[in-house]
Amino acid sequence: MHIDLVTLSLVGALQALLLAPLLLAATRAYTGVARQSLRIWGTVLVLQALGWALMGARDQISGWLSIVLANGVLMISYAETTRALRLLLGVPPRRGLLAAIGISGWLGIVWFAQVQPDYPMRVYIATVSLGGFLLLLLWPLRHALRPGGSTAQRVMLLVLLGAAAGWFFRVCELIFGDVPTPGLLAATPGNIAQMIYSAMEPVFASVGFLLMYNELAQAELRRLARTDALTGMLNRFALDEMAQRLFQQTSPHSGAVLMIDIDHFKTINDRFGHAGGDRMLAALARGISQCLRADDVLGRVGGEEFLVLLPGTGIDDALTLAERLRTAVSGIQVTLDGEPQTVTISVGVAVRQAEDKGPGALVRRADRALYAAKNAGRDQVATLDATRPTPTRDVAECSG
Ligand SMILES: Nc1nc2c(ncn2[C@@H]2O[C@H](COP(=O)(O)OP(=O)(O)OP(=O)(O)O)[C@@H](O)[C@H]2O)c(=O)[nH]1
Repeated sequence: MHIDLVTLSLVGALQALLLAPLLLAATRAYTGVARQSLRIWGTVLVLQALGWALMGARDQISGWLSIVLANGVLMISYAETTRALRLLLGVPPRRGLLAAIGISGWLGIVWFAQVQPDYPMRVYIATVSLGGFLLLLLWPLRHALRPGGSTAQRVMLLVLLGAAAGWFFRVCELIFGDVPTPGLLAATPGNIAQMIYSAMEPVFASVGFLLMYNELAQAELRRLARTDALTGMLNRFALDEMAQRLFQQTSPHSGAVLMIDIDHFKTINDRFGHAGGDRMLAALARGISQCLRADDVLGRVGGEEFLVLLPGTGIDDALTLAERLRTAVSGIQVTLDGEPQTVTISVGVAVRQAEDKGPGALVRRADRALYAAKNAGRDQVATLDATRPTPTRDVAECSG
């Protein structure tokens, strides 16, 4: 079978050239880092098209164009691919290091093209530079190999390892092959394998990019679906999920919930408008969270009501924490229309009982206790559960 490497390189170049505008148009609506990263990738495709077209025309054009310019363009494209992927992975792009690898590799290639012509040396130098870029990608991508790691990142890892294998094969051929210096366009197995892979790589890598973007977008959507937009805390949906999980995972003999409601919040809204009320709500959420341990869970169940899940906590410690929250909240001042304002809260406390079938029973008792606190005059803590000595948890001090 005769494989024409010039045609192969031109097909690869054409493919990359056509893919670039399609990809950029299809991802126009993307935002943030994903947009920046895909824009760089679009440019990379154009650079690769140019680089491979110049390489493919080696027998028709001067060495300056087909070696010096082509390798310069390809080095920029490899450095930019690394930058785009590192951006998408959320790690620092290391532009200085990328530039150092690219420029030193290119200067080496120019030296062994123009000053002391040596084709194998050029391949070795290009391989070392690519190895540098590859390490900067493989290191952050190593997390994908863990159980449950990102599928999109694994796809990208395969694409990169495929490129590395192509270069490795070519270097081995140069070192151990029969033909002393086969040249770029000689149809040797190493050259053919690498050229076929290079022609297909724009498509594989673009799919990898889009899959990675898709995973990021889905994670962001999941986060938004679980977050209360005003306070940044968990919303009701996420709280229900967490309560269910904690109920199943923790001991049936400990665990408490606090239902917190701001007293007379309507008066804040009436005096300062909804925007003023919103600022107060956000400040209180921050204040409450500063009194909690890392494994306590705070969320807004709606309106001016918050729920706190306290794993591994008994009734006495839950009451102590509730009291601490009540005192902390009454000390939070929010300036509305130039006047410092404070509010108070009522807190209903419930602790897990052996007969509770699910977290709902616990939350309903906390809710009833909250109404008891409201009926008893507000600005207080109440519980319907019998207090009993429990192992003392380390109730966090408020840090704000
Ligand atoms: N600013 C703001 N206000 C909200 C939000 N959700 C609910 N509210 C307001 O919270 C107030 C709740 O009023 P009520 O249920 O009468 O309770 P309250 O005035 O706090 O009185 P008590 O709970 O009985 O002490 C209403 O004015 C709602 O409009 C919100 O997201 N932002």
